[in-house]
Amino acid sequence: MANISVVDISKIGLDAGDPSAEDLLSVGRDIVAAFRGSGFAYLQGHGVSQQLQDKTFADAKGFFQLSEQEKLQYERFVKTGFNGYTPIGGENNAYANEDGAYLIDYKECYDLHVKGEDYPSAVCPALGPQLELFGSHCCRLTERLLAALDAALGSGQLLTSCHRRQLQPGGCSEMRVLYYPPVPDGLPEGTVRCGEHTDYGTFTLLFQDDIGGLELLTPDQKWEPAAPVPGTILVNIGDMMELWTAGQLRATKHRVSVPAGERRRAAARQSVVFFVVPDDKTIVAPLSGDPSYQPVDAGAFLRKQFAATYPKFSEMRVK
Ligand SMILES: O=C(O)CCC(=O)C(=O)O
Ligand SMILES: [Fe+2]
Repeated sequence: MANISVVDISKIGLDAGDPSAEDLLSVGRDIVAAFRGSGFAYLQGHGVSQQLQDKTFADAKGFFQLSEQEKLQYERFVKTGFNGYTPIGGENNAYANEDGAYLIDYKECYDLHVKGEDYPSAVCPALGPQLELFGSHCCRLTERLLAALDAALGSGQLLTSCHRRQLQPGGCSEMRVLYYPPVPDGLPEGTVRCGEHTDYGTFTLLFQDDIGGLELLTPDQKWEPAAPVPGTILVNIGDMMELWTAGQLRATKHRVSVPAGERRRAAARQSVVFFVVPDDKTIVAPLSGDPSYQPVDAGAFLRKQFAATYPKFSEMRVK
């Protein structure tokens, strides 16, 4: 089991009133301390209700259990724009096995990036509105987490202000529901559910079911499980936060492997991910002013990563 700290954020969680500056600072310091260890933290006392999570998982499952033909009517970057369905093999974190064979991620997902567009209303009316609702809770929590990080990192309101458009009331940074189908025999050696990668944005909120398989790469290059801890959200640093902190907080590599054992391979896995990404055109550079890092345009970086992992992104027909 990876060494990931549990941080109690109830003083700034959604069940707390408006957090005081003192609470933001103390919780922010705890989160930063946890991030320094592993780049990950389990957040307890977040206030995103279990009922809301369960309904979101159930609605997502309802969508993924539709026929491939129904889901492909909403294929992301092909039939739709930034919102939509990605089938198995549609997004891959480029990696190869020992024979040099290129492997695909054995996963499906549905993304909601732009509110109100291209929802799969004809085949799964519940999904779009439910993701909007879930996203709005994640946005409110994210606002508090950004304020806490601003306080702990001494960055004034810089982080908060770089996410303003993403976090407008009811807005969605990038909600993604993932479905990892049962793993059949006969896939190429080394196939995993989600290949190793870092996340591209500021940080990521991850809700996972109890199947397991998520692993992170430790500083001594070992893969260790980031097992689900009931009642918590797992949060991890993305590439933009690593740059803002000049590498003091690391975007840790992670992947979703196929758990050993027949029963686990036969079980589908679900997760819900909320990628917090800076507003488009944000120029990210170390808060400390460290000149040894090149500033990066966060939106351009995101598109570059999409182009590298999504074969269909570069030929996007729907703009
Ligand atoms: O499904 C998971 O547990 C992790 C997924 C992930 O890392 C991602 O979508 O970036
Ligand atoms: Fe990830």
